[in-house]
Amino acid sequence: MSAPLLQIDDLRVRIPSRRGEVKAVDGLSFSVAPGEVVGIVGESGSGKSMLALSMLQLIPKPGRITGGRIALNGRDLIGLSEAEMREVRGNEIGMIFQDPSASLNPVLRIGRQVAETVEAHHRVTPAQSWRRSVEMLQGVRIPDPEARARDYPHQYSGGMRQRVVIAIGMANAPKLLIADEPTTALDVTVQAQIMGLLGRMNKETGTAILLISHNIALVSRFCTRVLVMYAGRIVEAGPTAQVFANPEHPYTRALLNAVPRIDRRVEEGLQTIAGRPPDLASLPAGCAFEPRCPARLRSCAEEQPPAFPVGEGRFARCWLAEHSKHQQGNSRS
Ligand SMILES: Nc1ncnc2c1ncn2[C@@H]1O[C@H](COP(=O)(O)OP(=O)(O)OP(=O)(O)O)[C@@H](O)[C@H]1O
Repeated sequence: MSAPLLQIDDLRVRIPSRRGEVKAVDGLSFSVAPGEVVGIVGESGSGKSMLALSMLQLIPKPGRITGGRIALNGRDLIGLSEAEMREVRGNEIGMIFQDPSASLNPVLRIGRQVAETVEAHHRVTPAQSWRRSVEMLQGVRIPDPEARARDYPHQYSGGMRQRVVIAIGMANAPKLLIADEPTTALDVTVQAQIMGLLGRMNKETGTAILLISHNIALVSRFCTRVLVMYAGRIVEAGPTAQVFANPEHPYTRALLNAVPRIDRRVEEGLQTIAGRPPDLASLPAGCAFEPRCPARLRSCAEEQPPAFPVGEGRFARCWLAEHSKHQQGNSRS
């Protein structure tokens, strides 16, 4: 296997609060290979956004990274100066967030906003950056890009604005694109177009994509590998098709059962996972899912489960997985 593009080890993010210190990310490790498309799923509050923001060193104060390593192409981003991080953001790592309107400047022409991203990282003339901008707008399928580059954000639809955000995110051909709920604010048809566009960009440019979403169907269509997050940790990981077809962690199963199904009657409403989400300011000593887990053992409340391998490229942090058939020959890690 090629050297990882992104390697995160034992990352910890803490947010001081009146209730105590919130462990938003709690000893999390994973890697992304060049060109890979990885999904991160989990309920609201599981720490997905804090993880994304920590990679860009944009965690809102008083939150902060208290430990671990975030290596991009072997270089640890933790501890880089703000000037060095500005060079990483938008150049080595592109980003797309949920609300396109919040990412765009309302009083600046669309074309200028794309051009500025190019200018921030390259010595180019205004004519060159404008040309690149029009080229990027064409790439994200903005019709008549030459003319539309002169428009302001309010003259674009929501879907078109998100295409512009993608053009900005991809303008410098980053090696990694972090997309945090990139289609949540859009209607279903536009969602599909945007995901199609991201998929095409991944194939054409080889940019790896980290897609953060609570939308299981989207992740299952788009990502080859999935990381399931609960209480600031990855509780299950592996090839998407296998994890979703045959989940090993009871939380992954609960998450899949909570997916709304077209054939369910509207009155039944959205299924949610029984029990309360964990309080990240006072996590239990054992498995954080234990209080809600339908399959818990007595020991689950006592000790946090390590990551048990449960097949090729898969693991689950669950004591039940300790006895999985894949464990034969493996001792506790
Ligand atoms: N300023 C803050 N003070 C205290 N706790 C916070 C603060 N900001 C976030 N948190 C907590 O940090 C945890 C992680 O939040 P995060 O936004 O990363 O979750 P998420 O999985 O992205 O959720 P969503 O899908 O709703 O965006 C949450 O439990 C949240 O309550």
